[in-house]
Amino acid sequence: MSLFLVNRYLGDDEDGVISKVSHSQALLTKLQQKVKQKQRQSLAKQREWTGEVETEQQEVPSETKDETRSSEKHQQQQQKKKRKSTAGVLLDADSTSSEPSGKKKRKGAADKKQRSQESGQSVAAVSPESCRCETEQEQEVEEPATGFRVLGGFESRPVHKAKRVLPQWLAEPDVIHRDIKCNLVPVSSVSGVSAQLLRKLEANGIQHFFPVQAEVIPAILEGAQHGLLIGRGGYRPRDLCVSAPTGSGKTLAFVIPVIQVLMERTVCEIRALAVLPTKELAQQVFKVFASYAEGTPVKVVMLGGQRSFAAECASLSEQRGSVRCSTADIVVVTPGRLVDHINKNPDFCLEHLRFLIIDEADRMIDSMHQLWLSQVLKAVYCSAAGPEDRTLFRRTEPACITAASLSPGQMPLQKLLFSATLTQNPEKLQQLGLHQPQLFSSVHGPPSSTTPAENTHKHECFDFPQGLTEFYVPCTMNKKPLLILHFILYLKLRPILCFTNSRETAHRLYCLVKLFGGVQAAEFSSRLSPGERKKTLKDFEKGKIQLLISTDAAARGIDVKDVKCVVNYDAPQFIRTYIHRIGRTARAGKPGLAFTFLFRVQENNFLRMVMEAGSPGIQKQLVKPECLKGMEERYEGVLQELADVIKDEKSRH
Ligand SMILES: Nc1ncnc2c1ncn2[C@@H]1O[C@H](COP(=O)(O)OP(=O)(O)OP(=O)(O)O)[C@@H](O)[C@H]1O
Repeated sequence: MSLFLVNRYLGDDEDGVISKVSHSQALLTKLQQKVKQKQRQSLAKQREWTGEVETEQQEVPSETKDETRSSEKHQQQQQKKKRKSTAGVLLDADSTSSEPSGKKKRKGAADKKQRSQESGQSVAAVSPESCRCETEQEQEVEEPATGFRVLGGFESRPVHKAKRVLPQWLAEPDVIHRDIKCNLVPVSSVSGVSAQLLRKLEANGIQHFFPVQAEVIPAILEGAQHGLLIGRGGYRPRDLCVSAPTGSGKTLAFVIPVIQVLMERTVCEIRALAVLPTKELAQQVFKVFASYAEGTPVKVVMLGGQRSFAAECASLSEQRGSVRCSTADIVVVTPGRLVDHINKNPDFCLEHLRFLIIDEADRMIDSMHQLWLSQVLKAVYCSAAGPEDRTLFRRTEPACITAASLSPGQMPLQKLLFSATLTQNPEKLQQLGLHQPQLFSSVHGPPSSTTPAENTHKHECFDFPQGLTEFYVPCTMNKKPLLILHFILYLKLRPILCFTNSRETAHRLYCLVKLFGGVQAAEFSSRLSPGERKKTLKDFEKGKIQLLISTDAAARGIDVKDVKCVVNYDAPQFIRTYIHRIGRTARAGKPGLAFTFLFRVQENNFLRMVMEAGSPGIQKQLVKPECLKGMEERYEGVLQELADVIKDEKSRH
């Protein structure tokens, strides 16, 4: 349907009362008269010049006759057509026509051709009928002879939803088996791992590699099979992204091959950098690196801010004669401390960096606003624009391979990304500037899809640990603290790692449980100093603490063996938070339980979020009111005491 009509100015002599038909008729006749007059004038001039007056005089009448005849005929046709549908031109062209659009186009084109042939009468030849056959674009341009310009009126077509199409490397990953126990690979069957490391693995009780390790270790070793320099033909190793469930052994998947590659120590420089979001995680990864590097020439240093900046600088290099040498091959660091060293420590050199390991990569991408990555890359490639005397060892960022780019020996920088909830958002991953990335993933898409390529649904899907059983517990605000006491005192689910959404809630709950008694509890949040946090985690690991009440500070990456049960005292807001929290149990293929306390109003949204993320299923766990009855009296008393304790604390601060 046309939405607007624009009335055109037809001349001073036009009268508003004249109908649309007579308007166009009058205009047509006037134009035809003008055309004839012009033709006559030009013929007369020709005769004057050539003197062929006689011949022309005979020809002119016949031509004029034809012209007049054709003009009359045309006028009749025009009038007929316009009488038929003066208003028709104002209707939607497509709503009146039942012809398929292809046919319409052809017809429209034919009309157009015909009109161009009839150049003399081209103005009059534009009929409403021909207008109807135009395509959308033509309709916008054409003006029917009615004097009205038709706006809009284009064909309405169903608009198809844009489908999310992932790049091939994301859509078709190298699949990692989900079931750890059924897919163990003997450590000796993975080629490229030295006897020294194999002995260390055995000493640490590891006889088999987990699926993620069996896939990723050979891939990293293969990328370094030409030594530390770029291989023949300009071959640069691909950057690797690894998405595998919590507790599936991702740490060893990078620790073993990185130590293996750097073992043949040829330079005293930092050649691997492992970046982790928190001090606790950096400490944990440092421990694993240090334990496997012990006895090899590879030195590992941790920069997490536990020591003073000067002490950290001193641990990175030493004076040998007149030369200052790096004492670190592998540096494990948090982003903040890394930027400090790049900017403030002149001996912190990354020009020889071979591996950049980004653990908890999705979290690290989110912290990219700190610009730590661009600072690292600048420090790595600064020699590319450096002085001429560095031509023997020149580094260039990945680009087109040319003869010139291949001539000097180069050490590539390979990025290794690890996460249990690696984003599949190409825009986010793009920020990392990955070079021909390769994805290893255990995510098997939503239930409806059969191949990873079909995994183009709008919700991101993650993999859950095989041994995990998920429950939700309907509850009310008043009963929540009683429930956690019931879990630990009567169900004997110990040790429990309990998560709250704020450090205030964690503290109150900790105080309440402490006042109630009967259980060794501790809190873990930013209320504690780094030293206190470290001690608390150690005590929890040793079994001295049965209930650890924590904020999300302990949600990611923390590996405490034998946590039997995770309780979400406060339901997490985001699916990634949920996956990392519950991933503190059911690690390394072991069984584990996860309970989430939900208010009635939270149930639908939470359950939908969990199922859309690919959870194998979450069961309802009802706790009968009579189970809590025995604790209620004491609980009421404790609440009074808690109010006093909190009041006292507030007055002291
Ligand atoms: N091959 C193996 N055999 C036995 N135990 C292993 C093996 N590999 C790793 N583990 C153990 O499995 C546990 C989980 O490993 P790790 O911390 O590397 O998991 P992760 O995948 O990094 O988990 P998250 O995503 O939560 O950080 C650790 O206690 C580790 O010692």
